[in-house]
Amino acid sequence: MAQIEVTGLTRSFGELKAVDDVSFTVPGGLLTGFVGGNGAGKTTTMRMVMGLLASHGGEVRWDGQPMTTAIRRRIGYMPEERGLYPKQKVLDQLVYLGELSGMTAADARASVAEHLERFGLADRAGERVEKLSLGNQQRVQIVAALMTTPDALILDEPFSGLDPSAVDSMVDLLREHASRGIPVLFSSHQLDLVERLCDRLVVLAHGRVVATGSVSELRGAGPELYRLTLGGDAGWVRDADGIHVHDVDGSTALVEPSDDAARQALLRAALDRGDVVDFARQMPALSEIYREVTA
Ligand SMILES: Nc1ncnc2c1ncn2[C@@H]1O[C@H](COP(=O)(O)OP(=O)(O)OP(=O)(O)O)[C@@H](O)[C@H]1O
Repeated sequence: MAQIEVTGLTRSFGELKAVDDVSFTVPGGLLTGFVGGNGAGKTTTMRMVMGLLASHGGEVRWDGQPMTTAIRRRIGYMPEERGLYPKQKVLDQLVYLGELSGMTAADARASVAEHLERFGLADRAGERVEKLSLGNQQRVQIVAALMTTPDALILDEPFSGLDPSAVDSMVDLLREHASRGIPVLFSSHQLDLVERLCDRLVVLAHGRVVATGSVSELRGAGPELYRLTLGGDAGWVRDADGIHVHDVDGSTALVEPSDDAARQALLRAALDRGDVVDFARQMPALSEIYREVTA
């Protein structure tokens, strides 16, 4: 399966290093989420991957070979600045964009019709783009990126401005494309969506990659925390051997055992004392990890 490899990509604007030695891979067949706060460098990185902005260092490779214009033409790209012609009709515009990407008019029409249907826009095909709501214009832009059955997808904030049902259609579409084996990279601020949707994450902060991995890898990378809930007061756990206590609140304690033996001993001690309501591994939410790595 083809993949996109970004190695040491760097770009400055004056004194500002907007993208600083950024390396990551977008493997085929998986959805890779590109996450980071405002100004982290996501758009700048995506623009360099697409060859729309010159880099000041590093390289972009496709399947081990330097990325070429011909390959880039086969990538479905959705820019942050939405580039539709407001006066043109939705169908005409999409067919035109499809033809620009090398589709025949007939293929473009068929693909556009199918995609508009899926986004619930079939009845708007004859309207001028400017007459559509911003969310619907966004959907049209997404169709433009997807309609050519691209070899890869690079989407800058594809979910922004979409209502929940459009988000679901979009998620299904992205999954379908990834299951064809193509690399899919999308940026998003919406961590709940990213957590639900992506197979892999690349987290950017201040122009640098601060974390990469699957959601479960990232969630499991921190200390092993357990939540112990008892029938009575949990204050005694503070004196347990090999247990670092993060928090005690009435009958509940959040603890970090030093090893398996300490964890087992804690549970035995709790059972000896009486009622154990619950004892379970506590995984941090993606939002907590995100706050930590981007702080
Ligand atoms: N053409 C430019 N000229 C000067 N500075 C720029 C330019 N493009 C981006 N920057 C700066 O580079 C930094 C990274 O911007 P970029 O748009 O890549 O971030 P982002 O992660 O996409 O942010 P957002 O989520 O807000 O879109 C920001 O500080 C931005 O102001």
